Amino acid sequence: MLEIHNLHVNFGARTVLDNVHLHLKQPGMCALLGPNGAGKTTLLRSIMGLIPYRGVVRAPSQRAYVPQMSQFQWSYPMTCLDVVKTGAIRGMWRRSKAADQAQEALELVQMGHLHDRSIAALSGGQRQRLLLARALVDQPELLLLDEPFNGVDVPSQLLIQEVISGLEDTLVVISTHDIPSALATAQTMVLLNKQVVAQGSVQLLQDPALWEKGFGLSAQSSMVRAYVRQVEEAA
Ligand SMILES: Nc1ncnc2c1ncn2[C@@H]1O[C@H](COP(=O)(O)OP(=O)(O)OP(=O)(O)O)[C@@H](O)[C@H]1O
Repeated sequence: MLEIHNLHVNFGARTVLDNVHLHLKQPGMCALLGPNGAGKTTLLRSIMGLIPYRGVVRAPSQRAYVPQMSQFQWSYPMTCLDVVKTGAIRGMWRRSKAADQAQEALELVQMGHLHDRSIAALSGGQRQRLLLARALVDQPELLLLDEPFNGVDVPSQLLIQEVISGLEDTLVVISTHDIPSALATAQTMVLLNKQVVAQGSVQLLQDPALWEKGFGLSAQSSMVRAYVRQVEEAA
């Protein structure tokens, strides 16, 4: 479903992604983990074709990207329904169809009653759910989420986890620093630090040496021990 070979991204003289290889063959949840500046957002934006890269990216044409909440322009004078309709590319040829699809997507994230609410008036959790609805309106085969749990309260986090876990035919790639949410949603873990440091099941994260390699954290540190304990409890 998603195949990446020899992917390189440079910003000026700086190499941000260096020979990334990744192959995700079937629908399911994949968590993309890595320290600040590891290139997670850059990888997602490369897959969407939003930035220039060298290498090969094979991804379904029906794909959607949810940017970090802070990257969206919340001061636009738009309603929730307007924003979600902008995701209904396939329904654009019939306006009424786009509106119906958008309303359904809003209901999926429990925001159907807020369809005519100005987006400037939404809370953080509602904003993240709105961006998810906009991405889901066209039923993508590949859904890329950039830090969807950031700045979101626990009920909204759980709702987002529930909605994406219900997408049976979709490959969902979630960039996150939120280890408990990653453990709760994803079956596949990818550790990125300019390159794919490791890829595997949740149990992968039980190896303290990987935290050292992937995050630059000492395997002996209390933080790594706490992470490993969380993974063991979830496994
Ligand atoms: N448009 C750009 N121009 C120049 N440098 C950039 C650009 N976008 C990203 N970078 C740099 O590329 C590196 C990787 O950034 P990226 O946002 O992909 O990392 P990340 O893993 O998503 O980080 P975080 O977890 O902090 O969000 C960073 O050092 C960042 O400063």
